[in-house]
Amino acid sequence: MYIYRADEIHQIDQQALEQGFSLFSLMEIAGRELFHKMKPLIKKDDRIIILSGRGNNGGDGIVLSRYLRMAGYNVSLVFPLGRPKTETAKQHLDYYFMQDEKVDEWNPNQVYDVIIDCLLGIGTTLPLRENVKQVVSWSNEQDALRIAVDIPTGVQADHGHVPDGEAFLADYSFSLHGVKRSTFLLPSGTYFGKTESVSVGLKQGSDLSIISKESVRATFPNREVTSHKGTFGTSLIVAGTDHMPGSAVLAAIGAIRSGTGKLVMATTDRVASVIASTVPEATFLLNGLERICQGHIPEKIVAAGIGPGIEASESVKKATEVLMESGIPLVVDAGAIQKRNNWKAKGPVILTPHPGEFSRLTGLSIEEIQANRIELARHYAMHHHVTVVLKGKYTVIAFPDGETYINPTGNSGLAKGGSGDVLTGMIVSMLATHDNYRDAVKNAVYVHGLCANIWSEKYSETSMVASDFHRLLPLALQRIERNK
Ligand SMILES: NC(=O)C1=CN([C@@H]2O[C@H](COP(=O)(O)OP(=O)(O)OC[C@H]3O[C@@H](n4cnc5c(N)ncnc54)[C@H](OP(=O)(O)O)[C@@H]3O)[C@@H](O)[C@H]2O)[C@H](O)CC1
Ligand SMILES: [K+]
Repeated sequence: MYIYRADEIHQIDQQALEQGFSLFSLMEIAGRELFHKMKPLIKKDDRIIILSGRGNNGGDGIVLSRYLRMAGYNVSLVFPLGRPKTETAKQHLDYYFMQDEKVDEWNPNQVYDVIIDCLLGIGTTLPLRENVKQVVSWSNEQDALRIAVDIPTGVQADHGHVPDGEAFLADYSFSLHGVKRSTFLLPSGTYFGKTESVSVGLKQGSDLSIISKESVRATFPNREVTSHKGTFGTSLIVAGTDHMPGSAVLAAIGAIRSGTGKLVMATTDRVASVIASTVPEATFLLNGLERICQGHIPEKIVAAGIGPGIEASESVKKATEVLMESGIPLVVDAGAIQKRNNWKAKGPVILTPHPGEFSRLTGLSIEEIQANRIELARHYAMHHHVTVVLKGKYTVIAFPDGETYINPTGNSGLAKGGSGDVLTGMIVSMLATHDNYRDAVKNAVYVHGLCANIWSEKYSETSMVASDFHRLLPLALQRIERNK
């Protein structure tokens, strides 16, 4: 599924117009499709109000109102900001009247069961003007089902800012042609409710898309009957200090359960004995950090990771450089994510910051990052020729050429110390087993979130801990591989 910017929608509309479509017909299709999408959510005797603005978002509301009224729904179409001012919306209002349909006066004292927001769409500039704010806050105070058309009024298509938190708080949003970036940004994303896209019959395609289960299945490596431990490569993870052994254990769990043939943990003596009791399959490079700084990389390593459970230091920086120089695909996490002018490497480098770490890398505030995380991750990836996995709700994966994905899986069960360590292990392991590093990164992130979704089918998200991945990964991977 593709994700769009406002200018892409305008371009797509423009192309359609050049091919003989009219805006009138696009709005007609939009209104009719919205009607079909909304039918399962509303009942004939619900008191429904459509709040129509003066632009084409309001025009969609006029068409939707016609379809609902023709089908016998109890609908009031109102224009609390004044009558339409775009040509297409005016034409649709004329046609609406020709069908003997009526509009109502805006009366905030009236009570409704369903409020449909067609006030502003992708033509919004923020902040909202006072007259819109009043209607939005009235809507949010009502005990009604709230449905937004295209985007909730008060958010923009491309950015996550919501000045003063004043936006229509939708239970459902139906986005025309495709979902917009702000659905996945913060705080805007919290206003959309359940979001679905509504096709208006135009061609799909964008440089930003959502990872699909089908794509993960299609790119997941087959395990042939003739395969042996060498087939799936040896992974190396530099992790853990005596006072943070747990992170190294969790990275080892993530790696060993995700397919790698062999796993070498570069760590301290003490951490090695802790890992060995939970992941007996692991082998060790003792005094790992120092030995890698000295250029000692064990043989046959096909994928590496550095960072879980270690703090930023000169030797971590040095070890990261040695690994980057080796040409082995490298995941750089936690303590190894340090600000540097270049990430020049001979192989792919994958950075896995959470917003706090990305803030330290870029010097931007966490708020700024959350409101624009897609473009910021993409910009960093392109500028530094690295892959950025910006973690959080809707993890963003940006590749060095600008190709960018949003991960749809996961829930608050992942918002726990240690789940990032597991992810690092998983990415390393999948790098070892996949031919294409991009597929490895996308698949690891998707499966990591899927584990949390599987957990929440039976248990509370509150109770999930990172060590649960030990038993969740087999279930998640079975769902991916089952149809192979
Ligand atoms: N292919 C498609 O997806 C189609 C989508 N359609 C719908 O069209 C809208 C976009 O329509 P547009 O007319 O460009 O814009 P809007 O309806 O969002 O808004 C324009 C009006 O909003 C006023 N405005 C903007 N910002 C503010 C603000 N902060 N406070 C108050 N009012 C604001 C603006 O007024 P100005 O006086 O500032 O110009 C406009 O009146 C899209 O979202 C879809 O719903 C089409 O139906 C067809 C194809
Ligand atoms: K809207």
